[in-house]
Amino acid sequence: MIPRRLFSARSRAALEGMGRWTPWAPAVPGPGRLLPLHAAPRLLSVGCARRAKHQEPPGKKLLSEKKLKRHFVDHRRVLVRGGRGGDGASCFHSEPRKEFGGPDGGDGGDGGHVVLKVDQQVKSLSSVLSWYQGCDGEDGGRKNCFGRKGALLYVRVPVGTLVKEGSEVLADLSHPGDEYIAALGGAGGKGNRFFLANDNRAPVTCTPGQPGQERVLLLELKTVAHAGMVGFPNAGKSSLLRAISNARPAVASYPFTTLKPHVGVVHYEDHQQVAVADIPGIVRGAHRNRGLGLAFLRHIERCPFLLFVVDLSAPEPWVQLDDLKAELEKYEQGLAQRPHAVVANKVDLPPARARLPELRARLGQEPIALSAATGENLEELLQRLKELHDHHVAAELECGRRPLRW
Ligand SMILES: Nc1nc2c(ncn2[C@@H]2O[C@H](COP(=O)(O)OP(=O)(O)OP(=O)(O)O)[C@@H](O)[C@H]2O)c(=O)[nH]1
Ligand SMILES: [Mg+2]
Repeated sequence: MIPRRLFSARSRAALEGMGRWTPWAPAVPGPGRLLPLHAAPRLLSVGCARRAKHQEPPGKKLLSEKKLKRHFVDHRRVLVRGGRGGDGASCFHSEPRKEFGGPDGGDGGDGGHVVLKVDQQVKSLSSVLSWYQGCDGEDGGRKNCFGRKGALLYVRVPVGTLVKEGSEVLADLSHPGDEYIAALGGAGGKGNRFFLANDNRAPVTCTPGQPGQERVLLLELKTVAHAGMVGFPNAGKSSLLRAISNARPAVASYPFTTLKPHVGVVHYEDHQQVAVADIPGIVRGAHRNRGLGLAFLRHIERCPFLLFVVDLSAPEPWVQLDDLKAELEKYEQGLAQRPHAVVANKVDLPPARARLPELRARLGQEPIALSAATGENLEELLQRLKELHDHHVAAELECGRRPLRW
């Protein structure tokens, strides 16, 4: 019996009803009776199974691109101040029958440093505050006790953070685990024990702790990936990234859907991983601040190779490519000359395929004609990506540098 006070009348009825529940047993046909095939019990409706297959896994609701942009910060001005050193103590040892035991003031502890540390879980500089104060060291004590040092204060930053002071680049934190001491803690003061000398047996001098270093730093995030995707708005860059990796940038039929860089990782059977960055679209005249300008091109500056994505359903796709290259050159000399592949997207649309021979002739190289929407010919792109990645790794090893690993 269910206690009356705990449940409302309605839920009691439901629970008591549960008491009469009997396990489901399939109807067993009697001897000589066969169940018709179409009457076999169906555990899950086909429609349900089909839907379940295409559903996103349950979890947190994805943020819209606009909201994501709000959380994405790629530069920050930050004031860092190291911890202050503890003061030295001035005191004298004294105990029964040893009245003048000499100076026994200990030194103060050093102030703690402020350290920038790369954390792969951090994706933008939005979590970095505008100022940081390191931990102070403890003052020295009696009986020659030294003060405790201030603890290190770690500031977590994303991979690819550039640390600048004015226009001078101080550090490039491009590998997970990289650290940079942004502000040194001040040295601890000396206690009067330190000043004990043959000609001065009872010094009273002690020094105060030093203030920590203070700096104004500029943090700049340059996304780190192997391949950077560049293309006009609506060329299908985000659709392509969704098709080849598990990144989920927003896709829509209006220009400038993507407002912040997304990085997707392509996994190969031999456990190689190639990171591909999708950035907002570029338009002709972006160097004159048209569209979203060229500022976000900093996110592909670090990419050793590029993917130019053109929309094959547009009237003259080869013009898109020339414009893209011109804009890249205006941003940084030689950027368009990096190893690259040309991807001709939307080959599934009727007029697109007819433009392919002309594009091929004008380019002087074979474009990868594919469709991000239908998945047609994606293997060729994956193959080409792998080739570009292998060349990059070989070149880096030859120069004695560590190739970028994702
Ligand atoms: N038919 C067809 N449509 C495509 C294909 N790839 C992308 N699209 C459509 O093109 C439109 C733009 O796609 P996006 O992936 O958002 O393009 P984008 O280059 O990322 O655009 P921005 O983020 O604005 O720079 C969407 O409506 C897509 O559905 C394709 O291969 N075939
Ligand atoms: Mg996009």
